[in-house]
Amino acid sequence: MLKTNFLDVELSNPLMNASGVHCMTTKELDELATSEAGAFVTKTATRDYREGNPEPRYYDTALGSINSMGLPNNGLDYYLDYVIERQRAGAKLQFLSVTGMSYDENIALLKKIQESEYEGVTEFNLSCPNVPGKPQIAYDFELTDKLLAEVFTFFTKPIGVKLPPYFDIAHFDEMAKILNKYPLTYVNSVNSVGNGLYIDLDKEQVVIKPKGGFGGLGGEYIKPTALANVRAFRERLNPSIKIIGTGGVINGKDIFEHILCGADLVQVGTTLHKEGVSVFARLTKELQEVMKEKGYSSLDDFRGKLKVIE
Ligand SMILES: O=C1NC(=O)NC(C(=O)O)N1
Repeated sequence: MLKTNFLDVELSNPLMNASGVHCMTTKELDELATSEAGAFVTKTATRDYREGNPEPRYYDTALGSINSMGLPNNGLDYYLDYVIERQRAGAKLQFLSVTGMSYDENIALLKKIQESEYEGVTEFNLSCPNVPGKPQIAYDFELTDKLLAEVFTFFTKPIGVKLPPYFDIAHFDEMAKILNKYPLTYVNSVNSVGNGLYIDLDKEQVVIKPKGGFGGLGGEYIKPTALANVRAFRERLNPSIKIIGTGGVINGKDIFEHILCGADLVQVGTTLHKEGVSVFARLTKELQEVMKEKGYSSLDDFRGKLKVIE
């Protein structure tokens, strides 16, 4: 009922974690790999190990979460070794998330992956909002175009881009025009809604330490933005470019809505952080219930079929 085909690999369902949540260590990744999730993605890896921002840097709220992690990770080799080892053991579809701290590091990381025996998918994170002094790459259209042009002079393996949310139709148009030039496997919309501010009223204080309390928002706050980005890119991108929908998934209905907007896979971040990997069993059950109520027997029956008011 929830079977999904991605890069000719059949997944039991369209769900996976959002990069950054429950995917920092091999222990967490093993828990994802043995959970109900259809697939998993690693924490965004940079070339070298990163401590990340000072704590507290993550905070769950009633309606979602705010984070300014600052790309803490164990370095590319740690995650590359993990996915290659699982690939040798027969793993079919894996997602490795990467980003560089500079233009040259981005190129060097992807060259290393290209030259490695890893055959899985690379998620190129162009949207971390939390490294002080580092703007989100995908808000710079010219830089994104230049970077992708160079990447595709040597990168031939499956690759997708993780995008920040856009809020202007002209930006959807401009970004889609750039993305359609490249043989991307997919676009993942959205990363956290950058630089929000959450206040502890009793203490009259912010709740995370980095950047004076500014951090990326996840959870219920961002579902309408996430759905709009999934829909906008589905309407504009070549059908050959798949869409992964991320943002605001609390229950099965939210997943249904992401797929109705055109998502091929759906990632869960904040709710996974709050609930643990058992969330995938709950969400798959709830999605099946929604589909049954509406008389659908497969995801293809309704994917991308959001109606407008004529
Ligand atoms: O791309 C990212 N998005 C986030 O919301 N947080 C992390 C981070 O800060 O590492 N990275």
